[in-house]
This record gives sequence, structure tokens and C-alpha cells, in this order.
Amino acid sequence: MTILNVRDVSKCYRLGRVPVPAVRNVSFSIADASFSVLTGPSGSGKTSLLNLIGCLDRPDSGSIEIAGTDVGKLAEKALTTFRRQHLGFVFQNFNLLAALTVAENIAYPLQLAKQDAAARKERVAFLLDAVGLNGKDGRRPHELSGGERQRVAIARALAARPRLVLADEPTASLDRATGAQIVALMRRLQREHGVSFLFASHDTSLIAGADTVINLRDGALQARAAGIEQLVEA
Ligand SMILES: Nc1ncnc2c1ncn2[C@@H]1O[C@H](COP(=O)(O)OP(=O)(O)OP(=O)(O)O)[C@@H](O)[C@H]1O
Repeated sequence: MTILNVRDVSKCYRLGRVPVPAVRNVSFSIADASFSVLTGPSGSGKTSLLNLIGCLDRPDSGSIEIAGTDVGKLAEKALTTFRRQHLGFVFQNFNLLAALTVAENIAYPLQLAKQDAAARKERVAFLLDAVGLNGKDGRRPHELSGGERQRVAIARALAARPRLVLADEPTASLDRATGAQIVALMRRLQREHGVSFLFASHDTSLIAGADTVINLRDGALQARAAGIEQLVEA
């Protein structure tokens, strides 16, 4: 089964009157419960494509289907609800809320989903254990190391039990050893929870461990540019 189907998606930004094509006729799909990497040189369109898949931006043309729903057909309010229910996000710079504790950061998506306090507490305890942060629930982000902050972000991304987690350069702010630990953690969580991860990354340890590698050049799938519409298996 596929969790994500991207069909002929294009996105062109405008700088004044100058068009900047960022994503060009990209088509690919990824399997349910898989670990996939979007890679390519700087400026090749990785973040633009992740933003489209994450429903943070809309394509100029083409369609994106997530868990069987064509997200282009959803109006703004329905799209926000869909994003909260089905997608999790992990960012390069963690994007934690500085004023909240670790536990409150992890619980945040559950609060948005209006889960009651007891359910939130139980889920947070489970996730703290899953990401190896037992006993650190009362700390604030500035009292944690970079690797620990990314663990909090991963727990938060998984809190509402999404089907697909999107991660933009999740190891780029970490040293090599910490980055490798974070990759191993995400791999384990992907296997244990049957969730799919899609990363934008240059990190060779991430690329080497991926089920699927999607290669972009100048906004287009590299394999497709060569006339072969296929996924490049790692
Ligand atoms: N908001 C924007 N307005 C205009 N052009 C943009 C905008 N965002 C991105 N671009 C351009 O779109 C192209 C793709 O950028 P994108 O950030 O998606 O690439 P990337 O592969 O994620 O790069 P990096 O690895 O450096 O993060 C680039 O030419 C970039 O300059």
C-alpha cells in the first residue's frame, strides 16, 4: 500500500516578474511504513517539495495524495485538520516552543486535537520512554543538548499518531555521532510504529539506510530527467 502519491507536481515562485521554477513535474510514490529520503544539491527543490507534501503550500499543478486523500481538494480548514491528524514534522532547528517544558512540547499536538489531560499524560509518558528522555519531562528546551532537543521534536511529531512524518534536514544541526543516533532512533520508531518517514537530507548515513532514495536536480526527478520514471532504490 502507498502512503504518499505525488503526481506531476510543479511549483514556480515569483520574484517580482521573474519566475523561479522550484519543482518541475515530479511524480513518485512511497510505501506505507517506509523510510525514504529526498536528496539532491542545494536549491534542487527538496524543501519546496516537502512544503507541498506537508500541505504548508499548494502546487501550481499536479496532485498529492496522502493516505488515500487528494489534499488539493481540501479547503483550508479541512486541510489544517488533515495535517494535524495525518502528518508529523521534524525540522533542522527543532522548532520547539521555548517557554514550554519537554512534556508540554510533546503534548502540544494532543492539546490541539483536544485530547483530555489523562490521555495526554499517558501518551507523553510513552513517548518520553520511546525516545529515551525519561526524567527530563520538566526541562525547557534550552536545558537540553541538540540531540535531546531533536528527540523531543521526534516525540512531538509522533504524538498524534500520524501516518507520515516529514523531516527537513533533521541531522544537519547535530554532530556526526549524535546525528547517527537520531537516525537510528527514527529508524526504530518507524519499524515499531509502522509510521512512514520522508526526509530531505544530504546526510549519507540517512541515505544509506533508506528504503527509497528520491533524487532531485533543478526541481525535477533525476531518473525522470533521464527518461526513466522510477524510484532509485538504495
Ligand atoms: N519563497 C521563495 N521565493 C522564491 N524562490 C524560492 C523560494 N523558496 C525557494 N526558492 C527557490 O526555489 C529553488 C528550490 O529551493 P529549495 O529551498 O526548495 O531547495 P533545497 O533543495 O531545499 O535547497 P537546500 O538544500 O539549500 O535547502 C531555489 O532556486 C530557491 O532559490
